[in-house]
Amino acid sequence: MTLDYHRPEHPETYRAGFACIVGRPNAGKSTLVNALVGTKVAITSGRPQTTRHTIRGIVHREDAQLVLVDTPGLHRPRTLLGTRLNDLVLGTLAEVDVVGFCMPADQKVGPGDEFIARMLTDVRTPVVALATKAHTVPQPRLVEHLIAIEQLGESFGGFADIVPVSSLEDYQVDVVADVLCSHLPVSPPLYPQGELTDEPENVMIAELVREAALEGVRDELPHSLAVVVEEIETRPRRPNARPEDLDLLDVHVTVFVERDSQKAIVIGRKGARLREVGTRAREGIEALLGARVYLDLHVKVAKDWQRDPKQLQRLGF
Ligand SMILES: Nc1nc2c(ncn2[C@@H]2O[C@H](COP(=O)(O)OP(=O)(O)OP(=O)(O)O)[C@@H](O)[C@H]2O)c(=O)[nH]1
Repeated sequence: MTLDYHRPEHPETYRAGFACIVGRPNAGKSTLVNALVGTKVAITSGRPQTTRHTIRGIVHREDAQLVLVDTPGLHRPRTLLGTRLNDLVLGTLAEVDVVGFCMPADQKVGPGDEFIARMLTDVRTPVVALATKAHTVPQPRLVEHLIAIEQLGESFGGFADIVPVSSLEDYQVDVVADVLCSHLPVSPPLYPQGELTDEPENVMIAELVREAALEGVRDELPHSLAVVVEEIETRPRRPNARPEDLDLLDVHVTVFVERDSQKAIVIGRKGARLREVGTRAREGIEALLGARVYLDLHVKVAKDWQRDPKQLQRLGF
């Protein structure tokens, strides 16, 4: 982290700090982070709990720098993995300057939201309620939703603000940024300009592979998949390579599943599915690294990894 106290171009009122975006699974958190940052840093999907890692995106403005921490879907702990995720989330919530709490307009405010609201009262960070996916419902339903959010806030000490937003339809994303920034402390920028994420490349690569591997089979393996990037090697350049030729990288990745049956699903008939997964993930990885990539994918069974602390540690949780 760069602390830069001496740059005169930042006004004295410049604010900088951290915001955490929370909400139950599928609430639109990753999509909002992407819209705020303006580039694809977090991985989105139509299915719950694909964001396992805390991913930061940084919003650079004339008057403020907002460092966004995207959290995994908050949920009641069911497995050891769930417990760890919630610990991670609570620790993060206590450290940030403001929390954005997403409640999607296409779903009723319910027990899942109450659970999160209760957790938030423990950490004393200002909470901005965000009525996400606002443009996916008719106006009367949105109004009903905003009232339900207000009532939820009243029973848990009140929200600092309530903002309707539609990330994909680009409605009020800038207002969300304004409101979140208004809760940041006066501070010089925390990161150099232009930096979008400090997520290590291998975590982003793992997420790209995970997203590709889950494509179309999320019902069969929603939580049973973990991805580890084992090694990234640069192949020596050929002597006759032109300067504009891209480097070629060997990226070795292991996909862990819990059972043999799941391994068969990921690999597919005669390896056909795994080849598709590889092709899809490789395109994203090449775009991310700006190099040509040879992706070496392996699938291994790590039995009951969600419940085994040693396996969890090995898989980076
Ligand atoms: N039309 C519309 N769809 C949205 C909007 N925001 C999110 N979605 C969709 O809702 C689904 C879930 O969005 P995500 O951003 O992945 O949700 P999340 O809260 O990060 O989900 P988890 O990673 O499971 O916690 C995706 O299919 C998004 O495309 C929005 O503003 N408008």
